[in-house]
Amino acid sequence: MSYITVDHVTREFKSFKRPEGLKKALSTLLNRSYEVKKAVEDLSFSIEKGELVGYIGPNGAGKSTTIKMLTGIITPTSGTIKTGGLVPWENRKENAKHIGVVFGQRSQLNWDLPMEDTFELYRRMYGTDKVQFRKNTQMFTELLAMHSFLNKPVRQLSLGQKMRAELAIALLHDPDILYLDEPTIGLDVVVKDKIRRFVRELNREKKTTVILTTHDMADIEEICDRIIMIDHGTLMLDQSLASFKSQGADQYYVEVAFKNLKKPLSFHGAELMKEQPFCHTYRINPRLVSMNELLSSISELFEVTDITIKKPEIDEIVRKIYTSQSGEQSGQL
Ligand SMILES: Nc1ncnc2c1ncn2[C@@H]1O[C@H](COP(=O)(O)OP(=O)(O)OP(=O)(O)O)[C@@H](O)[C@H]1O
Repeated sequence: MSYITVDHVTREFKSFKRPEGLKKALSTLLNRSYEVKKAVEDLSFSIEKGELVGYIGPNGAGKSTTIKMLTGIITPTSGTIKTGGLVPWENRKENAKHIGVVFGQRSQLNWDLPMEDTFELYRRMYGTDKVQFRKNTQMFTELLAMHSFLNKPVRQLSLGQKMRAELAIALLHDPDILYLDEPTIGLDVVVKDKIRRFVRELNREKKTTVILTTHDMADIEEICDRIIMIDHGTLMLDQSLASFKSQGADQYYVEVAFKNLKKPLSFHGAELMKEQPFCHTYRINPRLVSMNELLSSISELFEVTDITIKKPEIDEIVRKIYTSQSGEQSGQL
């Protein structure tokens, strides 16, 4: 049996239907009508202990609703969920001991206390063993480079410092599962990198199962081994990061910087995607154009100063899937 199972889960929200126009709005004060929205619909997946899973989807896809059900904050309308053998909303207290949660946009920190006091507060709240607590605070302080701000009140910390502190707090009691919701939002590249490395190290050291929700595909690329994608509350895709990335293997990009050109490349399998002064980017289909053919055409048509060959980024594969589902045009660089 898998460590986390989501089995045919649907979650509906009932919300007040507000008609347009003042007169109609006033009339509904007496006679309210509601509409039912399925935020998650017949969703099933399972996750093994120690997996690093990216849970992605466009805005409004149902990600937060799923995380809220997994953490026991809300209950499904139908279907079942089990995490580590527990039904999260039935065993909320017991479940809380097994999970750590970090919401990038919400804080668990007390703004007047320094971090070291907040650590102690959480130790007492979870009843964490003192030896384990000391080991964890040392390890997290080291890995997240928190020495310099442990004794400052939280209100004086920068966004990046606060986020590192949030992570440490969520993990002090050694949870089996870590839920991360947009953990790197608004952070600079150095702090993002620290956090991503930390999560991987944590998983390696403690086999923590990680479920990460993010719109930043670099988070996915650097933290996760598997991607689950949902849209309109239903499962769209569930595969390893490696096979997800191989979806882009049927094309690559070549960026040609030049001093002069006779005319742009124009043959089947080479599409001009971006035209800048002295730089063109083409999308190449390797089944239609061989590398030899490509390079000889480029050297014939361009006075080249530089050539760069790029594989599609994971962002681009995701964008392609999102836009093909919403019927919009894709493929812009
Ligand atoms: N409490 C609620 N009441 C009514 N509708 C809700 C409620 N919570 C979520 N929804 C609706 O359910 C759908 C899924 O929302 P959810 O927040 O789970 O999406 P999300 O994938 O997390 O989106 P985002 O990436 O924008 O955070 C949306 O259409 C949202 O408006």
